Amino acid sequence: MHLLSCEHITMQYDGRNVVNDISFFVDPGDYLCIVGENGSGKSTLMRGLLGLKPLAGGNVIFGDGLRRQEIGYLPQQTAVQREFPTSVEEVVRSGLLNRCGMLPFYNAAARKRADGIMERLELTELRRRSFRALSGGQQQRVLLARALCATGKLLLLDEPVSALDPVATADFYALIRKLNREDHIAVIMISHDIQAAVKQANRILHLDSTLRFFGTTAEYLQSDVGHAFCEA
Ligand SMILES: Nc1ncnc2c1ncn2[C@@H]1O[C@H](COP(=O)(O)OP(=O)(O)OP(=O)(O)O)[C@@H](O)[C@H]1O
Repeated sequence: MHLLSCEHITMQYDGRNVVNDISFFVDPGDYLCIVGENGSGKSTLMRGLLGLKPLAGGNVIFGDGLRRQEIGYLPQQTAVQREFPTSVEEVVRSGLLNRCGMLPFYNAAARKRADGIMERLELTELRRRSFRALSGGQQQRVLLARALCATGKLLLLDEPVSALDPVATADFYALIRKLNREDHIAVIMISHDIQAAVKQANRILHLDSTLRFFGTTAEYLQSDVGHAFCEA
């Protein structure tokens, strides 16, 4: 069974279809990049998968024991988020909230989980530092740790490297690949960097409000749409 299947998803703003009849799936261990021009519906589709925006049609089906609240999500960063006046540790632990329900504190097991994730992402030494004093690359690593608190199965990343310099970008991609290959966490990443997408991902979804392509990266590189987009 697929980890996630989307069947004929349609989504609208003001009665206008901005995501139109999209079907695809993600298997355990997959690394799927969603590509397409500006305004092609990538972020809207991701919000639909997360249940943050209702679907106008179609279904999202979870398999392999995955529940929607166990998806780790790293949204596009905003200037306001970069100014969080709190410690690294608190930002990471805030990712535990879905697991702890409405409890106003984190239990010992949850705190241990967050500590393990900070260690894995080499954030332990930074844990008492102020989030807003970190570099852009460090901040993204903290927000990734926060997203990982929710999941051991599926990460959704919306343009995670858009504000990073080339070195921080390469480090971030290496970290995602490690989590995907070593920890077997499936990844869905929206990317504007098509060259990186075809290097990192094993599947590609190309949107233009409708589905232009869904398949393996090798098939995409052989396809007309893949050829045209990679050479543009
Ligand atoms: N809150 C909103 N209200 C109305 N229209 C919206 C809203 N958000 C997005 N749209 C429209 O929906 C369409 C898809 O937008 P979306 O942000 O999903 O595209 P995208 O592929 O993620 O774009 P980008 O690559 O620029 O981030 C666009 O035409 C956009 O203008």
